[in-house]
Amino acid sequence: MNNNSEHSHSTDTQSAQRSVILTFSKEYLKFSAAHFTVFSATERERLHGHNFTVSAELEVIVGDNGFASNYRVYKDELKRCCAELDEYLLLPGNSPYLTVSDSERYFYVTFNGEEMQFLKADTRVLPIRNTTVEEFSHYILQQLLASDVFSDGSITALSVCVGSGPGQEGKSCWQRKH
Ligand SMILES: Nc1nc2c(c(=O)[nH]1)N=C([C@H](O)[C@H](O)COP(=O)(O)OP(=O)(O)OP(=O)(O)O)CN2
Repeated sequence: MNNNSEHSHSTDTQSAQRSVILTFSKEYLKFSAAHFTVFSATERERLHGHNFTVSAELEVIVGDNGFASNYRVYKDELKRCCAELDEYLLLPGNSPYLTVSDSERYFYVTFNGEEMQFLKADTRVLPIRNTTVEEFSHYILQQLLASDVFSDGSITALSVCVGSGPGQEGKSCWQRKH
């Protein structure tokens, strides 16, 4: 191999931006929550709970030293998102079929002519349309994208999966626009 090709080869290796997909599916990335899925204007599930699992994939550009960022910062942000949802009753604030009002101590939920009352101390109303894996995964994705940690320009794609039980999850994805 002549010097030029070696040089061009090494230059190509050094200058070509390489991306890697980092995945996080740690046992501690979960939140235990009560919820009920609203299926239509008149049908819903009974109130119940799950240990929802959270996992994430992010595509990052690898720096010249073969390193993106210390992925501890990504995991810490994911853990923070889980902790904010952990051990609450979660309600959808943007449901087309369910309304939420409140007093000093309670949330009042109206659905299909019935009213439920929940202590505010036990409850979080999220800006989502339903308490489904679809909406939870999108909500956490938006939380991550709004955080300083994930505003790093080296991240070119991000996806978040939320599972409500073994073998079933919803995945929301984001891709940086070129
Ligand atoms: N599209 C969606 N459909 C349903 C969701 C959801 O998040 N998105 N969620 C539910 C339930 O709230 C629950 O999370 C899962 O219900 P179920 O199907 O009963 O699942 P199990 O965990 O009991 O699993 P099995 O298959 O029954 O073992 C319903 N629908």
